[in-house]
Amino acid sequence: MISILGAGAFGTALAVAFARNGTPVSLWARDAVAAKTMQDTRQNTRLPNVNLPETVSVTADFASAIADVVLLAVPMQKLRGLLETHPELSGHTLVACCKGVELGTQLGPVAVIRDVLPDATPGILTGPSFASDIARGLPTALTLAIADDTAGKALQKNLTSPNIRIYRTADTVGAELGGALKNVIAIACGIAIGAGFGDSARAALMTRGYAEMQRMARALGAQPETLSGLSGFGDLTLTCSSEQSRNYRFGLSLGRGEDFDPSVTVEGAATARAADARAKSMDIDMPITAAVVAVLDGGLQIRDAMEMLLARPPKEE
Ligand SMILES: NC(=O)C1=CN([C@@H]2O[C@H](COP(=O)(O)OP(=O)(O)OC[C@H]3O[C@@H](n4cnc5c(N)ncnc54)[C@H](O)[C@@H]3O)[C@@H](O)[C@H]2O)C=CC1
Ligand SMILES: O=C(CO)COP(=O)(O)O
Repeated sequence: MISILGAGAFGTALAVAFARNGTPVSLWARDAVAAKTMQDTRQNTRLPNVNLPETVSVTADFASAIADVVLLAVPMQKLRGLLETHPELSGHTLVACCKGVELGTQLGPVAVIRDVLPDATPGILTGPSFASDIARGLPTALTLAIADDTAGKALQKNLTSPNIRIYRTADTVGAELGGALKNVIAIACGIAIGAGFGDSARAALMTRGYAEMQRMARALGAQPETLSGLSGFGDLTLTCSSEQSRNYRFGLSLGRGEDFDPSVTVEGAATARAADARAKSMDIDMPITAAVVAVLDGGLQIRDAMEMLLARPPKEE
């Protein structure tokens, strides 16, 4: 059995995919009413038009939901709280499925797991994949990053299904950074398109955003090839170019001067602030991330942000 903690769009999509593969899945929702509704209706409003296979059991009873392998599908800023509330997760293989950098500590999900539960075996499942694509059984390739080789190989086999191909790496730092930082660049790209700057501007932001991601990854000891893989370049490409992405759509709304539903999970907003603070403390040049933070905090108009990026001193590429 696989347990998935967090019954949002992504946790539910993964549950559907693994159950289809023949693996029984226990999907834990913190809210008992929501869990019962999902269990009865076999649907989740966060993932419309998808039916839960019978082998997915939805529960709010934490103890009964826990298996040896636990996937953590809660938003990044909620991860520490979840782990601290459940020290019984210590000793398990804990695979983060969230993308982001924690405010305050500036740690990624694997580092947060290590920090709170040092006796767990931590990993991260990341890469280009929209929940609805996974749930519909469309072809997807993901990165599983886990330092423990034996656990990694077993898990890679366990989680692979006919439509989900999983690549493995031991570079957890690179994998968690790629997945986190691409959301910040996706917000920047959404802003650019929403403000009418055009596709060429978006391509420039994606490329120079990727350069920022690589700079931070290098400074934190990640392997460059991880950033050029699915968890970095792959997810950057997807998220910056599809309106299925909530981060990109949030940016679009900002660029158009429209409101955005605050209940929608937009990981890149908090991550931009955390990454910007880390970059400044380590003297890493990340001008697009800094511009996103300045726009989010209202200190910089979008047009001024673009002018500022264009007016930076000339450089070699
Ligand atoms: N939706 C997608 O296409 C993908 C999402 N992800 C990542 O998955 C993570 C979760 O995103 P989604 O499921 O899409 O968001 P969502 O907004 O659909 O669901 C989040 C779920 O987490 C639950 N939750 C919040 N705080 C909690 C807590 N303290 N304890 C237990 N449950 C809690 C909420 O009740 C909600 O069900 C994010 O980090 C996101 O970047 C990754 C790949 C694809
Ligand atoms: O991470 C994702 C795709 O890989 C989902 O992106 P959003 O959180 O922006 O919707």
